[in-house]
Amino acid sequence: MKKLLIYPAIDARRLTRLESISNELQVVNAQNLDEALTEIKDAHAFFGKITPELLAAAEKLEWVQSPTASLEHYIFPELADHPCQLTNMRGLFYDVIADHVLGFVLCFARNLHRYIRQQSHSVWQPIGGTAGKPDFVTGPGQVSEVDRSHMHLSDCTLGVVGAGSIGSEVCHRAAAFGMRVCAVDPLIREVPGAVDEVWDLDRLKDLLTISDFVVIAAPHTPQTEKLFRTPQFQQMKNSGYLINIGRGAIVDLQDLTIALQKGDIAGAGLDVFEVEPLPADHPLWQMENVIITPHIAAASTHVPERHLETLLENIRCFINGQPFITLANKQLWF
Ligand SMILES: NC(=O)C1=CN([C@@H]2O[C@H](COP(=O)(O)OP(=O)(O)OC[C@H]3O[C@@H](n4cnc5c(N)ncnc54)[C@H](O)[C@@H]3O)[C@@H](O)[C@H]2O)C=CC1
Ligand SMILES: O=C(O)C(=O)CO
Repeated sequence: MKKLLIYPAIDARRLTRLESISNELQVVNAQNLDEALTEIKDAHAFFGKITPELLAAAEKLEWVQSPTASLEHYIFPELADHPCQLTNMRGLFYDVIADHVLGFVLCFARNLHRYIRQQSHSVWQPIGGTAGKPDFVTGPGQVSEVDRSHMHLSDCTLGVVGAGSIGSEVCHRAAAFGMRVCAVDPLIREVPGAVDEVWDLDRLKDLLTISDFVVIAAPHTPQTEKLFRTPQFQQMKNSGYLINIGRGAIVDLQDLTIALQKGDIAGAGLDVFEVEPLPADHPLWQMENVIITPHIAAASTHVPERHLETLLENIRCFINGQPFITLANKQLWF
């Protein structure tokens, strides 16, 4: 018999699903910290928010399940050093966040974000053209400034930093739009059907140099913290766009702001920020070439059920002595 402690407590519907997995599992849904501190003593597994205090009281702990995909706010030195296994909630958001990324890409390519701003003031003005004039009609064989101001996706390259579950789905969607796709990742070597050869991290500069859209889909780890600073923006095309749906800490917010002000890059689509919420007086809010969403790229009616399924599947693996489906590396934080 294995004992799973849950803290903070979950609702009755989810608890029933957990309890029905196996009669080899005793589930304790702790209602308060005192109860959790008592119950963790002989618990074999833990789901929820573990703390140094709870971990110190545990005598039999073999497995901890984090309720989030990212571990930067979850991991602490005693947990990293503890012999228990750690699993996270990665892999639940692949399609919805990839859709969000392609939403940014389409806006930038077709200037939709600018037209939405114009629409709110009833302004008819082709981007690159003159107010009120349909001056993109320049005759056969002639390319106008309006034509040049709207990107043709099949001419573009999209580069993904972190080709995991979200990143690889972004690669597939970009390829389906006819884009050339490249990616860097420390572990993944290919995205079948989209990227034949995923590069190692030492080729980040190559990716930045050739990409029209650079998409960050990596976790916040000691290695990725402030990975994007002024030199990286300067390596990007002046016409290139940065899209960050990974973690805010990967991009130095001040350097990004300066890069946008100086025109080192053309724009940014951002769901995550070094400081959240982004302060109301931050210059990014006023920039026409920046699209801001408030850390909602994962919002979806499907994600809560996938959360529960991942937890249930990892519990089954634990009881049956099989490898977890979302085992994390406690030193690398992902
Ligand atoms: N915007 C949002 O609401 C959400 C953001 N996220 C973020 O997205 C991240 C990725 O999520 P998943 O794709 O599900 O995880 P995943 O674990 O499937 O993929 C992450 C990938 O990043 C790679 N990676 C690790 N270090 C790297 C580095 N230094 N440079 C480049 N790549 C590196 C890993 O090898 C892995 O392939 C999460 O860690 C989380 O921080 C996750 C969910 C929601
Ligand atoms: O699980 C995570 O890391 C998230 O960002 C959820 O939005």
